[in-house]
Amino acid sequence: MTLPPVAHTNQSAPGAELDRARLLLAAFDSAPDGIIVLDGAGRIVQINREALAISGLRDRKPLGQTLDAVAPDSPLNWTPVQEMLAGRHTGEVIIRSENIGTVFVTLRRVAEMPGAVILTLRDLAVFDHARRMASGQRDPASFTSTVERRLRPDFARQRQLSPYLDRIIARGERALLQGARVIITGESGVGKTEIARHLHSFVANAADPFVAVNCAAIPESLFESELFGYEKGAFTGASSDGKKGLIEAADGGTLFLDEIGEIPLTLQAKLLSFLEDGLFLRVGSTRLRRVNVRIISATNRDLLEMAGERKFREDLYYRLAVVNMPIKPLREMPELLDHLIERFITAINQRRTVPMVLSADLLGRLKAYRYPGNIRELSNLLQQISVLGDDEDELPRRLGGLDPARPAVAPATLPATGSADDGQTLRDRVAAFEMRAIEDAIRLHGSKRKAAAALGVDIGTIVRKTKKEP
Ligand SMILES: Nc1ncnc2c1ncn2[C@@H]1O[C@H](COP(=O)(O)OP(=O)(O)OP(=O)(O)O)[C@@H](O)[C@H]1O
Repeated sequence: MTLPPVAHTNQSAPGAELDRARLLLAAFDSAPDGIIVLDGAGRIVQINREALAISGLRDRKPLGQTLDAVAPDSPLNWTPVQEMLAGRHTGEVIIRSENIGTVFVTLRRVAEMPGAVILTLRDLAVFDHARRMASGQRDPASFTSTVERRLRPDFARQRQLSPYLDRIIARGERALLQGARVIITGESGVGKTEIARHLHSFVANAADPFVAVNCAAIPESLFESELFGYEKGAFTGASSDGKKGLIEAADGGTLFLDEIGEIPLTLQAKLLSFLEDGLFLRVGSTRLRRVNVRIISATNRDLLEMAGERKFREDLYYRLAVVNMPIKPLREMPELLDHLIERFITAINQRRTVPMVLSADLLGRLKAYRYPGNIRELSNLLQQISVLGDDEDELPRRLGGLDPARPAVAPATLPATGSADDGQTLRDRVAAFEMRAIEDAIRLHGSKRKAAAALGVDIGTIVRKTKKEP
């Protein structure tokens, strides 16, 4: 079947041909691989959505430019591909970048068009995820989209910018290499979960599981069976096949126990016993099982103080906290602000039709703000700005909290509408409003649990929503 030549253009064509061309373009854009077409002069004549995302070149508007011209603006290292192009070779090559990961590139020539080249880009992390799903493997890292994957923090850059962060992360890496357990401490939203993921990928193989457990989100009555699993018929309502717990799901990899301070006292003794010898019992079973799991934990509470109040076992604390990684609040690492703002805006612009550009004034206010909700608050604030539009007079008032002297609780009357051309859906706008209300409640009441009670929702809802990626 021959299809009409396709170009990104609005030129009119007789109905059926145009529909067909549009369909082809839609197919091109929805391909799970990135595709870049170069003409005989080496210029980019087509690039699909996935290739724009993988190459990070969306803002650079690469159409009509050569790969050599745009490569320096891309986070990927294009040198091996440029060398293949220069040598007129075809074949495959792997290229990498710290924050995008590993990309498998194929380079093919088009026989009928001398000099024309088709490059395909495959993000191997995405395919690894698909492979796991296909094999029925649980992938609790809950990686939901390629975009989300690419928004993982650029710790290499952040470590260059902040010697403190560099020192603390290096400490955690050394500890895990030596088999010591680490505990990551710091206020909510400083990035403890992201750091745990980074440590996991530093010491583990790509296929090893990373299981994140939010101890605050599991109801006390279910804690033991969730963590250790259960045998068939162990209790009313239990699945007749029994079930593996999160500890078993993490076998061979990392179990990340987030908000460890929230673990019920009754369970602390069982966890302690597991930490001592790696042995545990499923609920309703008498057969001891063993797993090989690396444990990283995190908290925003002072566990030793809790131990003094008999709310946390001191012996458990010392089992978990062989090495401590205290993460400073964002207001004490202002050197990261420019980088984070730029990165979040790039991420937001990947989803917008009209790119968001901040005025110097608003940027100044964002840099002066103290971020009681840390990196999470910065990310959410930028999304709110994206949703609310670029109304310079309205924004600071609407957002209420940009005055550093007044880390205010914003009014519960955020307007639900933004500018009509900001590319945001109703869902985005409602989500931004909701996130603001939750953050304000956490700030006002001092903990997620109290915020949940004040907002009339269960703690699981608050935990899930504050965990949601941008
Ligand atoms: N270093 C970072 N660079 C970029 N984004 C980050 C960084 N750290 C955290 N984030 C983003 O900020 C948000 C909060 O991060 P994270 O969940 O890791 O914080 P946390 O300290 O574990 O919070 P909590 O104590 O509430 O569990 C997430 O959206 C995350 O992707």
